[in-house]
Amino acid sequence: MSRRTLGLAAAAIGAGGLGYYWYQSQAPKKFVARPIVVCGPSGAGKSTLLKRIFAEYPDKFGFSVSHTTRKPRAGEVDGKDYHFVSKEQIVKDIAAGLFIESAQFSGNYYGTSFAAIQDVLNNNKSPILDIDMQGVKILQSQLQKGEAKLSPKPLFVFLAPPSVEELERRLTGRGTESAESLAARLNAAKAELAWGLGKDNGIDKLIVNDDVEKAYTEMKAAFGL
Ligand SMILES: Nc1ncnc2c1ncn2[C@@H]1O[C@H](COP(=O)(O)OP(=O)(O)OP(=O)(O)O)[C@@H](O)[C@H]1O
Repeated sequence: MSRRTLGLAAAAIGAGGLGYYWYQSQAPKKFVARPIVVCGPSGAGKSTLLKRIFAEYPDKFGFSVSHTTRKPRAGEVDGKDYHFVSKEQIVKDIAAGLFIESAQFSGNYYGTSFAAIQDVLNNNKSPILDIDMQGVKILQSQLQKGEAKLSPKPLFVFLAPPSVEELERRLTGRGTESAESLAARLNAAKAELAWGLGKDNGIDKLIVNDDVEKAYTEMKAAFGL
């Protein structure tokens, strides 16, 4: 091979390498379905951002179907709107550790089972879990002890407002809270924020929602989009 041909070959290999590098950096990241926990104080913007995610990527994300002991309302379908179960059944299943979270409201039980989350994963979608700080702590401790029936391991995202003052402005602006509820939410928010912004809380990604577009872009990147 002449020196000129060698030079051309080296240039071609170099260009090929560059091309490969360009392809790698341009190629979309591979989306892998996994549970995603989104937490953060009330008013941080969880619903706002998650609504956008679901609207833009309906085939990649899903909510799990909750269980309830309340009676179905007209038009509600068992297994679609809720898994309608008896009180005896849910109490037994909660005790057996089959639920990631559960709560009682006005005499009825509500909860999210690990199986319901698995159903979403089986459809190759990432289940998104919007749970509070207490729920996150319980889940993390279950995961550590190997008790949580959740695989792959969830991604934990904490959404923070830029400040408590701004959070108060947004909650007031949302117009959904009474003075009492606002005070309770702000009180809880301060504790949640201290935890979310602190160290060793098991949070994989902290997103500060000062600007919706910026926060949305960061959320998409964290979700592998
Ligand atoms: N970056 C932002 N800048 C200004 N306002 C925002 C921003 N993000 C959200 N908001 C507004 O703040 C209010 C609270 O947001 P949102 O309801 O999404 O919070 P949330 O975290 O889902 O609260 P909750 O846990 O109580 O359901 C809404 O009125 C929303 O429009």
